[in-house]
Amino acid sequence: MIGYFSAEQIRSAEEATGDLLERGVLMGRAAHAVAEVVAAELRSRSGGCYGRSVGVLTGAGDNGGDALYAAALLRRRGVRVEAVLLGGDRTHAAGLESFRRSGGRVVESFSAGIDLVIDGIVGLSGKGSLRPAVAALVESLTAPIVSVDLPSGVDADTGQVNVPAVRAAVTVTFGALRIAHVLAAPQCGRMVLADIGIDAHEPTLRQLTDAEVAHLWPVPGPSDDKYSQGVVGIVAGSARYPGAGVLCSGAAVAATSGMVRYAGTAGPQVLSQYPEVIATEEPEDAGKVQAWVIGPGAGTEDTGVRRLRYVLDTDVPVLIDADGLTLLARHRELVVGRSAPTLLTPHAGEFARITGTELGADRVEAVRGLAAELGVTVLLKGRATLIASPDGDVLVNDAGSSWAATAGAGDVLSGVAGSLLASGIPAPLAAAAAARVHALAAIAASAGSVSKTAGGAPIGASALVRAVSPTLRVLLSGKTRDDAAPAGWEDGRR
Ligand SMILES: NC(=O)C1=CN([C@@H]2O[C@H](COP(=O)(O)OP(=O)(O)OC[C@H]3O[C@@H](n4cnc5c(N)ncnc54)[C@H](O)[C@@H]3O)[C@@H](O)[C@H]2O)[C@@H](O)CC1
Ligand SMILES: Nc1ncnc2c1ncn2[C@@H]1O[C@H](COP(=O)(O)OP(=O)(O)O)[C@@H](O)[C@H]1O
Ligand SMILES: [K+]
Repeated sequence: MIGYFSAEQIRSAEEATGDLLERGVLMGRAAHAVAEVVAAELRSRSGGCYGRSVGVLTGAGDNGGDALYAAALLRRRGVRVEAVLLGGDRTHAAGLESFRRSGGRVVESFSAGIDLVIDGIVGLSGKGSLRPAVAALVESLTAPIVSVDLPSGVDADTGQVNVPAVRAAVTVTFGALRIAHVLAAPQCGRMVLADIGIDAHEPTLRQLTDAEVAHLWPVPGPSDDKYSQGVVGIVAGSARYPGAGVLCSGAAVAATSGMVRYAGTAGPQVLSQYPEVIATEEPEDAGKVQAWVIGPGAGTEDTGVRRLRYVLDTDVPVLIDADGLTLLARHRELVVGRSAPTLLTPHAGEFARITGTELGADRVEAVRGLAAELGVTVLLKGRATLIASPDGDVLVNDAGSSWAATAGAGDVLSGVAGSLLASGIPAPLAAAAAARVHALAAIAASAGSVSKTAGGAPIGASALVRAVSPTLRVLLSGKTRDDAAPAGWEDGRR
């Protein structure tokens, strides 16, 4: 698991070191880490440190202190350093003294030809938009930026990116990752986590590693057959939107072995692409399943409500997406009190439809609130997907690219997650593992190869379905018996 912590949790962990915090030892370690990263960036971008010039932006707090001490260390390596003190007289006094003693210059604005900028404007205590004068300066920067702790202008706890905010090439943080590092990952650039000797426990958000996803992904054993691995039923697609049924069923076929049943009016289209699917028109006639997916392109008329009521009356896990969520917004009572797991997979618009209010800046609190209120697992889609359990636990996945922002990609996610639910994986883990594989498949489909991690071209959702199997082949090739299972998963399996 990768953990992400709130500002308060980080501050408590720093305070727990007592003496180290008070004596400035932590700040010294932080500054050292920043200097190392900046030196490495200078070497890789311009071939060395001597004679290169670095500009430092400091605010009124310790974030600026880190930056000034780091600049003093760089000065000793022959780097020319100059600082713009945006915090005025509230600039970190000891950091400034060290900077001046090393030969650093305080300036009104940076000289031309700066090689790199260190952003020490605000860190953990940054609130709201950057002050106008600071904002104008940030907007004018053209050199690559190394942010100290967080890109200034990004909220540590919600990941909200105030405009303008610093867009860092690299962010160096200390001791443990902050929530913003995953929720605003594109703003942070490459992340460096430096050890400064603090310990944070019980993260607010957790992300599964690829090894953990591989470990929990179901693969058939010697005594398995098509039924024993779980059969997923898909209620998706309609005469108007047959494609949603095709994409969702195709993703379910690719994600696990076993069997996929389809119920709806797009049966012929589904079968023409996936003859292994067993199709009927009504879920009542589909036969036994171990989980249902209902909603993608399924329509919002009365038959839809009847079908939703039918699947929610069963005692198997149910994933509700798209049109199913629109219906649920009118009939919230349908999910309350279910004993089997229910997983909702809204995008921001569907989320607002269910809750009756627009999603605000704090997506974590919002998703946690809805999960607790309805007693269900909620997966909120986006570049960073959040998954909240009714007990308040929240998992996250940063997609690592935005290639999945394409029509029909959500239908693919539902199919993958539904097949994992059918195999008996608890809803939060099924959702998180599906989100991870969906994101990796989008990168692979866009790059045209699972072995490439950069570059790429736009994709459609069909390409995403085709990439599921090659992505799993690579992911599962690293699967070993020794991979650590995510906490609670072994016990949670039905
Ligand atoms: N406490 C510790 O032990 C350590 C703290 N460290 C550094 O200390 C930082 C936190 O320092 P502080 O708590 O002093 O706070 P910051 O340096 O994050 O912010 C300081 C001040 O910036 C101003 N500010 C807030 N929002 C602003 C905005 N939108 N525009 C302009 N100015 C704004 C406020 O006056 C605020 O008090 C961390 O991010 C990290 O870089 C590191 O030195 C590691 C050790
Ligand atoms: N900017 C983004 N970056 C990465 N993934 C994204 C982004 N926007 C959306 N996605 C993902 O793409 C999928 C889109 O789903 P959805 O909005 O339901 O689309 P549709 O209804 O067309 O299938 C989700 O899995 C979501 O997490
Ligand atoms: K910063």
